[in-house]
Amino acid sequence: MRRFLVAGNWKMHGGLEMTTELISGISREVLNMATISEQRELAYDILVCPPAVLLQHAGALAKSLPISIGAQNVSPHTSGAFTGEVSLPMIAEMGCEYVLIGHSERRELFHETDQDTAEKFAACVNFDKSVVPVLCVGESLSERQQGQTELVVERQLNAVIDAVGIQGLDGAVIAYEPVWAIGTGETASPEQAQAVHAFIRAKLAGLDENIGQRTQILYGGSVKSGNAEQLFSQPDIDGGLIGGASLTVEGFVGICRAAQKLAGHA
Ligand SMILES: O=C(CO)COP(=O)(O)O
Repeated sequence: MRRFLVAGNWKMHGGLEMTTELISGISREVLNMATISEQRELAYDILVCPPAVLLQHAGALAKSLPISIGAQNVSPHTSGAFTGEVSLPMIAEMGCEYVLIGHSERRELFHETDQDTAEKFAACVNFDKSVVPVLCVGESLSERQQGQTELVVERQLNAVIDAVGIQGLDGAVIAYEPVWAIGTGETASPEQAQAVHAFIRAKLAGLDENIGQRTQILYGGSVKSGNAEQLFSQPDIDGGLIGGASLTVEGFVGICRAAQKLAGHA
């Protein structure tokens, strides 16, 4: 059975104080709403992805809490003359267990190609410590309007599968984030999201049934406490990658509440 993963992508927001408040506040609230037995181990997973300079602080805070830390981006190189970049060994040392790969803002604003994304993903697969890649895929509004959603998502997946093989996706997380739903307040309907999630799962399962069935596929794009339960109730939606609503304790915990309620039904 797949567990739900509720993941916050803080993007370029926050500072030391906000990091302390969010991580300690989220932990306190989710433990409050868990049953006594779940307080030892929550029935779902929680991840927050702060900006790189806050990872050390976040990693130290979250060490004894039921929250994993992830980076928002990583270099495909281990070390070297790459000014401004941050490597996998560096983020792992800061306590990161996950890293977002190929977020649409990286693709659009920083011109990361499918090939760049595949190289970063491959670096995670080849890294000897465990940092789980969260591969972000999704179509733009015009691509959806032209009926190219599946084509685009499949192209983005294929770039990674070509680089690491289907076995390389074992244990990875996929996040479907339609670009038109990010930060716009416009969410994909549960049915629209489910259709793409089912497509992604079928694509993976066609290459390896077990990997297809166990891969967590998150939905991202204007998820909030008011729509999380409907989205997470869909059979192939295993949680969310949350931007705006992950920046307040109530916003994020409201989404965790949906995972808590539905856990065990994923
Ligand atoms: O890009 C996102 C998460 O990675 C989604 O952002 P919003 O939840 O603000 O739409």
